[in-house]
Amino acid sequence: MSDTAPPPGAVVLEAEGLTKHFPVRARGRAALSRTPRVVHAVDDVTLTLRSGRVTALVGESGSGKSTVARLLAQLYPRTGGDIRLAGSSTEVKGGRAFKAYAKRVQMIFQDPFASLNPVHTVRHHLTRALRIHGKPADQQGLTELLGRVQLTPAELYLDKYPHELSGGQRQRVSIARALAADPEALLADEPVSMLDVSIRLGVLNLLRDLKERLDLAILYITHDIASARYFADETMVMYAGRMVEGGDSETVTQNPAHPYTQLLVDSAPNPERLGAIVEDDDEDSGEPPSLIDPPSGCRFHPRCPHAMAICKAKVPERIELTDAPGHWAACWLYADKAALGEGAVPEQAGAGAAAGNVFGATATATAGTAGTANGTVTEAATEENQEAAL
Ligand SMILES: Nc1ncnc2c1ncn2[C@@H]1O[C@H](COP(=O)(O)OP(=O)(O)OP(=O)(O)O)[C@@H](O)[C@H]1O
Repeated sequence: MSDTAPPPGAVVLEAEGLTKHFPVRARGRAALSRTPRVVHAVDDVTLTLRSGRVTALVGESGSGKSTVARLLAQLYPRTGGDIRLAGSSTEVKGGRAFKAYAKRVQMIFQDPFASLNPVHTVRHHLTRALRIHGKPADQQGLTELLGRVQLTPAELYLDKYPHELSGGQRQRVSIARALAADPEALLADEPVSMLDVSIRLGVLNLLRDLKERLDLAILYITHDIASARYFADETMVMYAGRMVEGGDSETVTQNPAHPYTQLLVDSAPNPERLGAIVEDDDEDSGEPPSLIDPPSGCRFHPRCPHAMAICKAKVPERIELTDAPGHWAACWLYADKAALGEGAVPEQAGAGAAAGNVFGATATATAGTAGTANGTVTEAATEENQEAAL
């Protein structure tokens, strides 16, 4: 742990109102339109990463999870909102400022094979990372780094090339390289989804151990809500670029409030089968919406069995639920029904209409794979930017 590491539970990294719209280069008829089209990849996302805690960001493919991680890593410029590192607003665009930021906020990618250079040994990768971050890159430093990710004895691994390692060992080397910076936050974008089912648990356990020993703040991005229950202290759920629910992992996974979270939980594997991560939740018939022209109001309303008139008309605010401290849902079902008036009329049969709010739950209002049809993405993914700082 670095000398300046924040105490356990301290806020390390915060996003407020984080928004990212990717421009779309129009083709055909769409090119004649004067209104520039954008992919609404992330809209009004607020989240907090704390020292010594894992926060899971869960959602199906295309919901914006990776974009959130890349924004937090400052690999993309943001369209709006704020990112605060230890309380200070930060916006870095490369160079020294990016290096200084990357030292404190490191990212681990899904595919360890792609993120390690095949022509270099483990020794080369780790030596370079230690040097960049001003650490002694001697045998002791290398041995200690590999020890942190349980690759021992170090001599067995140091002179190996990535292709000579198993997927799990490669991901451990990527984690070791990230740790060379002594970061305060680790952004792990689906760190186990490309690994063999049998070794996923080992890598998650390693990350949990690191969180505890090094007081790291970890963002854990996953499709698999069952693994979030097992591994994360807090779970946030994203749908079509917006956060829809958050709270402690046990509550969100065992007592999901938002109809989308309920759908995810219903289609998740049995926790006993942890590791068999759901790559696709295609059991429900609905499709995620286009993020070029997302649905009005609540983006989930076209798939929601409880949709009411207001759901189409107005973006739901975060509503604090009283079943557990910190549990909230952005869903009109939990708003005070009297305040909603006509808007609280269910659009489809099956919506509960209990007194109080539609679910009859006690809540207090407080206080936000896209189609790229007709368009081409114009902003390239920049894993290499982070690589450059390693
Ligand atoms: N560089 C880019 N340019 C344009 N659109 C992009 C870009 N990167 C992502 N998108 C779009 O933004 C939306 C969110 O993508 P993102 O990769 O963040 O989702 P995700 O939840 O991480 O999905 P997955 O789990 O498949 O990685 C998608 O519609 C995607 O097509």
